[in-house]
Amino acid sequence: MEPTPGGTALDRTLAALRDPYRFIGRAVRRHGSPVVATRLLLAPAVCVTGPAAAAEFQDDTHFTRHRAVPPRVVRTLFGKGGVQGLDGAEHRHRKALFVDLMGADRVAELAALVDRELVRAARSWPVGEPVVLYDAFRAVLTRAVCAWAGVPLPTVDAERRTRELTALFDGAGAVGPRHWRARLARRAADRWAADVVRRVRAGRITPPEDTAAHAAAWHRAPDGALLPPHTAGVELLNVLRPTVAVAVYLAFAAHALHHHPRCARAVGDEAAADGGNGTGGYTELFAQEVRRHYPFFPAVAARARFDLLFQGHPVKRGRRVLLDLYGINHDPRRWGDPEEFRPERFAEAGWDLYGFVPQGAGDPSTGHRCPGEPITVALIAAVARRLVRMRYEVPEQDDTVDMARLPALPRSGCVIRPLGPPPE
Ligand code: HEM
Repeated sequence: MEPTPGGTALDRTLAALRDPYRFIGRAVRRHGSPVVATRLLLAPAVCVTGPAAAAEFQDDTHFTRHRAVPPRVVRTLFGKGGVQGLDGAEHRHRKALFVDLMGADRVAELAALVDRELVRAARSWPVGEPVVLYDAFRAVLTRAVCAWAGVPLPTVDAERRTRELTALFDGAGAVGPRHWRARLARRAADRWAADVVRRVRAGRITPPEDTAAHAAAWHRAPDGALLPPHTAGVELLNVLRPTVAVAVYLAFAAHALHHHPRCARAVGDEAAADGGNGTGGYTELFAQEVRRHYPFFPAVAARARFDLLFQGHPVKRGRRVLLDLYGINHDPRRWGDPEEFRPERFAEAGWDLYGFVPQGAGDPSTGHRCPGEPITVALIAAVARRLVRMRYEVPEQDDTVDMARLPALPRSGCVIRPLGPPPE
């Protein structure tokens, strides 16, 4: 047994807040070990990186998700009682609710809805006036995902719901007013979603069977009982919120198309060849590279169930362990020239469940990996195909990526100036 390198005397929370995406990578390099002890939020923690660590981290006989993330994340991003905090058989049973929503036809329907909403929004943009794409994408995604999920969204409520769903992911990792807005948004969103669940159960709204509103409202726990309305609402929000969060990747996709004209030409050639409606091909490689290259979630957390050895290093019972998602996607041993944006790398090497982890590691149907990857890839690809067919110019702006922000974003939000209406 090797002692775990690192130290637990000094709290490193400020260093982690200053550089949340590279904090673990730095610690690991400093100590020359993929497992490093540290201290965060005044408590000892262990940071781990690499595909082997990702595989070990998924073992739910060794690690629990119960109380794994700080309460401030539960009170904003996750909500109380959701799938993220469950373990074992109970987790797999609840997880099926999400995995069952991701059929290829349904994912394609959502991508088509997003494309339609984007075209509709773009028709209202005055020619020559600046448009912040990140803001436009959030509104488009809110309208599209509510329609897709069977959640009524009266036009008068669209702006408020966009703001609330955004605040849940945008303010979870923030400090100060942005975080407090997220807490208020969680309360409002929980009330809204629980009300949708009650209305579905009372027959006042009748979403089709293959929608998230139907699935959440009628999901039964292993004992056969319906979920309490609040919990079912949290799970409904577990579909709405992260779909709106795809706006972050869409802003990064616009950023990549602007900074890599070669990629924009390849996406454009493919869209011209198939009328913009195809799937797979180069644009999908582009979407995967957006998810690998750009930051979103720095890490995921679990707690050790008992005193154990992790990669040969001792980890105490109850200790919080953080798996370095960003670092694994940028590991030079796995990804040559990791800082280069190069979609072709996915055609050369493919990807695996533990070496490519933008949305968690492992198998999504048995572990905690995100069930929404098919949606995320499809939406990035659909919007990239639409953007390359739109006529706009990109004005002077600071679109450098703010790596101290959670989630990271281009500082300008990606501003364009439309030069004419979008093509059909
Ligand atoms: C912006 C794109 C997205 C990112 C970056 C993202 C990232 C993540 C990450 C890092 C996790 C945690 C994995 C873990 O704990 O090991 C996760 C879990 C989850 N995601 Fe996503 N996600 C995205 C989109 C989506 C979408 C579109 C949906 C659904 C429509 C979704 C639904 C969920 C759910 C329900 C979980 C909890 C899974 C569980 O605990 O078993 N996500 N996501």
